[in-house]
Amino acid sequence: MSTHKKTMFEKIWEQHIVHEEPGKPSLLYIDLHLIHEVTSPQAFEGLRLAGRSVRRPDLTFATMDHNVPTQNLPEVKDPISAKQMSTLSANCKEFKIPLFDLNHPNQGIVHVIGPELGLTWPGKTIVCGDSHTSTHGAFGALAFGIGTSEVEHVLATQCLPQSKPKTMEVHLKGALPPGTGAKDIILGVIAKYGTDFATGTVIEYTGDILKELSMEERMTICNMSIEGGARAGLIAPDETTYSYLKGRAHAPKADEFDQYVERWDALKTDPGASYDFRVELDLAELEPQVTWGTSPGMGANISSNVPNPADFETATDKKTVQLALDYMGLSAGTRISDIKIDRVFIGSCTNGRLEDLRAAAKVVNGYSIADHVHAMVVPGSRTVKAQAEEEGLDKIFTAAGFEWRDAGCSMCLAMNDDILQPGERCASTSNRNFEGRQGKGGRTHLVSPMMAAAAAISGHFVDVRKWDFKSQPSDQATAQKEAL
Ligand SMILES: CC(C)[C@H](C(=O)O)[C@@H](O)C(=O)O
Ligand code: SF4
Repeated sequence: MSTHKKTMFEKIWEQHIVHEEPGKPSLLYIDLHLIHEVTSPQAFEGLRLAGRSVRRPDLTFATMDHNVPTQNLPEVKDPISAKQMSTLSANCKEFKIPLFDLNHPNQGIVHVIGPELGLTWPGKTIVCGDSHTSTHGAFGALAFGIGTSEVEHVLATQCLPQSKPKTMEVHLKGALPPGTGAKDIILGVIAKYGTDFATGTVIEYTGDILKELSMEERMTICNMSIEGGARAGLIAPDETTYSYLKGRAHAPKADEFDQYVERWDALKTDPGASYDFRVELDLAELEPQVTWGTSPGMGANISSNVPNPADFETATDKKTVQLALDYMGLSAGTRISDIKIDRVFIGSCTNGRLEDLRAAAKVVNGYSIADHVHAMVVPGSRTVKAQAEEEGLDKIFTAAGFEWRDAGCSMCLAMNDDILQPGERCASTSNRNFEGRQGKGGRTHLVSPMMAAAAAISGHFVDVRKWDFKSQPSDQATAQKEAL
């Protein structure tokens, strides 16, 4: 018997090898293929030209997200957006693929609805023509983004040739300080190690803190693995994973669930198994994070200042930082908490889930947004929207002056009507702050939902560790109960 100790990644990888030849990529079986309107049209066109069908339409699910207008539905003014969505509809109809379109109650961002519908399981291989497919790794699934030609390959064969990536352990040491959360963890990791520290690897996050994190928080972390260069991010499944999944529409049925749990438990990395690389973040030092530059790695603590290019070592770094500050309209030495913002975007596949909206609403409750700020909340899916409305979160946001929108990628990227104007500065819960990402000339600061909410109210970034929370409706109910 082999004594080789295996990581979770190796186990999932081995279970999915369909064919292997020395010196060649392995052919992997794909358990779940998610598609959206942006990266699928050419893939379907390729299938048609080759006269092929979709091998497993039952393992393929489509949604509309990137181009979706988030208000005044069902009207789609932009002709390119309308075309992409009608093309997806026609393709799904022709190839018999289930589609969550603008009329469907389950429509939403692809990485929000997969888990929500119970399609994302531990141990699955999951692909999508979208880099943030890494989100699904929060369940212990090997999930990665693929290109359009690969989308075509998976549609046609349900398999994908892949070279075996190396593994990286990202160890999260200690406990989360008050006022910090999952978004600060991943922004903190990338600020510390850069946007290429994990290039081409599959990350596994480890550390006791993970047990305490909800699935939503785990998804936020895995989502941004790609911003550190990784192909995928993994978190070992546990009771939190299983209870999230149980009972969802596409989860294993109740009578089979325990058998699956046994299999999923066995996927965990063997004690003593080794990774190719390892980095560590000491959470004791973690503060609420705000990015100041034009890459997710240009991040800083809320208590710090905008860096000075002169303090960087190499000429290249000095230049890169100066260019970023020029684009961002920031001067070295400015306190991060003095940076004034014009816009706030709460949403995206990083932070557009119910728990994110709850965290933001808790900050917002009882306040109004600053006069000069234009703020919006865009739920990641229609389900999230409906649940949030059931809890009255929409009322908290609208009473404070936020716009309450329909589900989609929205201002995460400038592919729909929600865009920044040149020079506008935005506190955004999304995952990318590249030049022009939210609109030409727009300036993006990546932050947590709490920070975005607090910035909307204050008009600038603030130390959310000191936020004065007004009492919550639920707190009041508890206080009344306790008084009786
Ligand atoms: C449009 C799509 C291909 C893209 C991605 O792959 O990530 C988008 O979702 C993004 O976040 O930039
Ligand atoms: S929300 Fe943003 S990051 Fe996520 S899939 Fe949409 S565009 Fe990409």
